[in-house]
Amino acid sequence: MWRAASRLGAAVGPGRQPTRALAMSPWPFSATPRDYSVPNESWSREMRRLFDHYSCLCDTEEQQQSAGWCKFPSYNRSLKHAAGGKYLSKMVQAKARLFTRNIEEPGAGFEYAVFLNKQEKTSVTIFQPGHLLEGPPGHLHGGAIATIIDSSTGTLAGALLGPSMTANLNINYRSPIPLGNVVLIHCKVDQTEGRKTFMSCQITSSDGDKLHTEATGLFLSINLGRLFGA
Ligand SMILES: CCCCCCCCCC(=O)SCCNC(=O)CCNC(=O)[C@H](O)C(C)(C)COP(=O)(O)OP(=O)(O)OC[C@H]1O[C@@H](n2cnc3c(N)ncnc32)[C@H](O)[C@@H]1OP(=O)(O)O
Repeated sequence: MWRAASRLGAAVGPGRQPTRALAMSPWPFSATPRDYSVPNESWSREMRRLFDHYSCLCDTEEQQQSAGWCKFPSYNRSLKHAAGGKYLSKMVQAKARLFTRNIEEPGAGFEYAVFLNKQEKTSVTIFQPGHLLEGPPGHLHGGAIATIIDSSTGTLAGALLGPSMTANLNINYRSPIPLGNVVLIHCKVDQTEGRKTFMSCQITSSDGDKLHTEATGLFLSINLGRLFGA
């Protein structure tokens, strides 16, 4: 027992408190929400390759400073991005879930991760659409495409502007997206005028050769109080 504790690096022995062991034991309740945008068993090799590729761009402090990329975590409620959000989310509509994160089965719904480049005001979402998102046989539903576009542009807008809402979204569906195929969603800020931010977005195949969808959107920064009736 004593030896086992020693191996763990604990300062224990007769008359001594296992201080290191106590310091190491994790508090059972974490204030950090679960990040859903990390690899799971449903991710294809291509999805993992792209995740590794973009993660490498934001791996180190130096690279972040030079390249400006970072992975934006994805929780199951947007509220959890606020300070103390994990606790707030138990008080405000406790059963509510982010639309893109409400399918529990890995790989069945929206599998995605968003990488942001705040300096360049751009983002890339890597997205693997699951079988519960079907529209035309074997292909992604247009509403699901709108959803992932809204979430991707909305994440970039939120990261740059703070609280904001989609005022307008225009989508041109150019070619269908097969379920399970990994696609890239490139978003950028075109223009900012006061509270208005105009964005554009393209969905392509993961090798960039095929254009699936093009979209533009308008986001307006808002006072969060308005959402809560202030
Ligand atoms: C971090 C977690 C990641 C999660 C990402 C998820 C992102 C999801 C984002 C969403 O889906 S948000 C939900 C869908 N959006 C809504 O439900 C928004 C509903 N609409 C509103 O609440 C209000 O209309 C809105 C906040 C968008 C604007 O109301 P305001 O009272 O703040 O603005 P106002 O109507 O005074 O307009 C301000 C300016 O914007 C212009 N504008 C407003 N709506 C517009 C519109 N639809 N098209 C073009 N311009 C528009 C308006 O003309 C005006 O221009 P000017 O200043 O030049 O006069």
